[in-house]
Amino acid sequence: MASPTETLEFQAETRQLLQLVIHSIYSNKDIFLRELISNASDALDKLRLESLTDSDLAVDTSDLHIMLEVDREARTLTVRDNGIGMTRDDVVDLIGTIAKSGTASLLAKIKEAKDADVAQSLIGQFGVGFYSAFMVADKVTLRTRRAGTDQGTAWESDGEGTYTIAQADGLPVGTSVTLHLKPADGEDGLGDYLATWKIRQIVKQYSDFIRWPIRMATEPVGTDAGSGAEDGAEEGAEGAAASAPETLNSMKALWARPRSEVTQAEYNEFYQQISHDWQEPAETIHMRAEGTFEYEALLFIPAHAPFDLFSRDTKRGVQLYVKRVFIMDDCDALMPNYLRFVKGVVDAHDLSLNVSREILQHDRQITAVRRRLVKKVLAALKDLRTSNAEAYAKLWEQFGRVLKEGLLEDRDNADTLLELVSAASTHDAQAPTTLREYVERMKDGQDTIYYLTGENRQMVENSPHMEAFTAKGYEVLILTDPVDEVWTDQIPAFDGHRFQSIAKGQVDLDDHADGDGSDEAKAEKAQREEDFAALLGWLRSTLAEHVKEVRLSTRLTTSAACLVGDAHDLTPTLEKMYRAMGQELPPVKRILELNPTHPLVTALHQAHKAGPETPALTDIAELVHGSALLAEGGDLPDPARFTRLLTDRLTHTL
Ligand SMILES: Nc1ncnc2c1ncn2[C@@H]1O[C@H](COP(=O)(O)OP(=O)(O)OP(=O)(O)O)[C@@H](O)[C@H]1O
Repeated sequence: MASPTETLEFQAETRQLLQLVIHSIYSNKDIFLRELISNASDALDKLRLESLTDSDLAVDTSDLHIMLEVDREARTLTVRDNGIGMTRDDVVDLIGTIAKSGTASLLAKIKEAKDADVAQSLIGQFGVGFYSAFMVADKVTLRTRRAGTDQGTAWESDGEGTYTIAQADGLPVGTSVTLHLKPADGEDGLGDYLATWKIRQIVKQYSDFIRWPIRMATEPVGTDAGSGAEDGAEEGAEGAAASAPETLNSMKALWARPRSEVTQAEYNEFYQQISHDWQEPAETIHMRAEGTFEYEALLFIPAHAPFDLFSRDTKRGVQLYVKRVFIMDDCDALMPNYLRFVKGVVDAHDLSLNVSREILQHDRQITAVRRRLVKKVLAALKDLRTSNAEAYAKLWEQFGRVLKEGLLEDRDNADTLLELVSAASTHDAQAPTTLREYVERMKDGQDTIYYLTGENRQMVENSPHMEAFTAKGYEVLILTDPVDEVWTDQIPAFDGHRFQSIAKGQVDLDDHADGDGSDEAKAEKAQREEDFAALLGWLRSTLAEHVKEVRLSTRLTTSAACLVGDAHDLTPTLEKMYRAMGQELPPVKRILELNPTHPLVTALHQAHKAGPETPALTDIAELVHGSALLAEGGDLPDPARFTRLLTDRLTHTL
């Protein structure tokens, strides 16, 4: 005989939580279905486990599944599972109370939080689970029977202060949760949860990888007019004959399967589904971590960069799941910005379903996961470089620029990233080099890695700074990505070898063992300095507006002059970049270096000796400076003036 219906009060904290839920902490109400499906999935897991461990439990586990049922007339949506179920006491304990410690103080904090985002992230710390049903329903009925018992229980509440509980006969093992839906209200984020397309969409988005089938009796093909449509046109004709239930989720939690059981074709298909890429990934990384914080990760390195890789709001490609339940896209806590092109899934086992981005950012375990994932991705890239140089070169072409951002962002992995760097070099016009290869080719006595930055290869190769290096056979890296300007400025060395821009500081190739570093050469040099002292002094004052120093050069063989910076000066490109970003900078003056053996310089030297006051000399000084600027691809401060001076000079020579 059925016992009478009892009306019980919710525990005080539960009541408060329900109020918060009903008065909407979540702007996204769709997640209620995710929560209920997740509970159902847990219940199926539990039943299967129990049937395996308890041979006395007489239940049929041959068709464990979740069923979604819609009754349009009654405006109800039911989530039914044939899982473990609950006893009456379970229902009172689990549904009527919140057993989690610290609930009261957390609730107080949530109420104090003025900001909805803060409230949402706080509540994410324990999750609303079942109660989220009250976001979309004004009444919820739960019917359940625990496996191994005969007695069913019916529970019902409108989410206010009380609930009713009664014995219910004839229930199957498992649980059904029936939501008496509030009217759809787009403004309040309430979707039409009676519409097949809407349910299908939510399941696809949040629960596709639940490993139990999620079924729904959908209309026969052709009558589901609203299928997939955002505007949610109502489904087919009233009373259309229901077809066999359709399984809405793909159930392919590939990441949860052992690597040995998954084919590359399956990985590729999965990659394409999550990335919307039509090509195959370049690399697949599948890992599982056991121990205190368990998770599975399935990551992919795409073969091609997305078009928006450098746009300001490119999203990161890693999704977070908690026990097969989709939690969020673009999980920035799991992947650093410079690996934003990596796609995939991380399924963590011990997180709340309502974990927020904020919480993830500060979670020590998540930080540890991220560190490990980064190491895995970098290791995969390194392996590829050793195993397939050609494929690696292609990948570097796509993602090299972004990976180099890592040199600035992720100092912990700077050494590994430097190992990955691939750069054009004067050694081979066709093939890029690694830093390791560069170092192996260094001349005896050379301890620095020479490089030159610039806008493009041709400009860098033809720059006057290259002359002595080319003449003396020193290899120079040709760095033409904007980010190169920055990282070379901040990363001091690779494997103990300093990076040295050949456009900066004093370059004294003669000091190297194979150079001409004899005493004789030194004496000759000192003599030359003395000879030119007067000219250099005069040029310093004449060009004071443009340069901070004028000196003799050891880097030039064919050009008359070039401009260089001090070791810590900004390069002209970097200066331009900072200005473009709106930064105010004092003008960066550079150093003019003259080639003492060039006929123009020797002639100027003679002319200055003969008549230091000759007015034409000033024009020539300006032209020498302007030509040096042009030769490195720089911008003349006053092109019209330069052209006029040049035209005058040319006229005089004819
Ligand atoms: N469909 C169900 N079948 C069996 N037990 C259920 C079902 N739904 C809920 N329960 C029980 O009720 C408990 C409370 O559910 P609720 O969704 O509020 O929180 P949770 O699932 O434990 O936590 P969270 O949702 O944050 O992961 C569950 O732990 C489970 O024991």
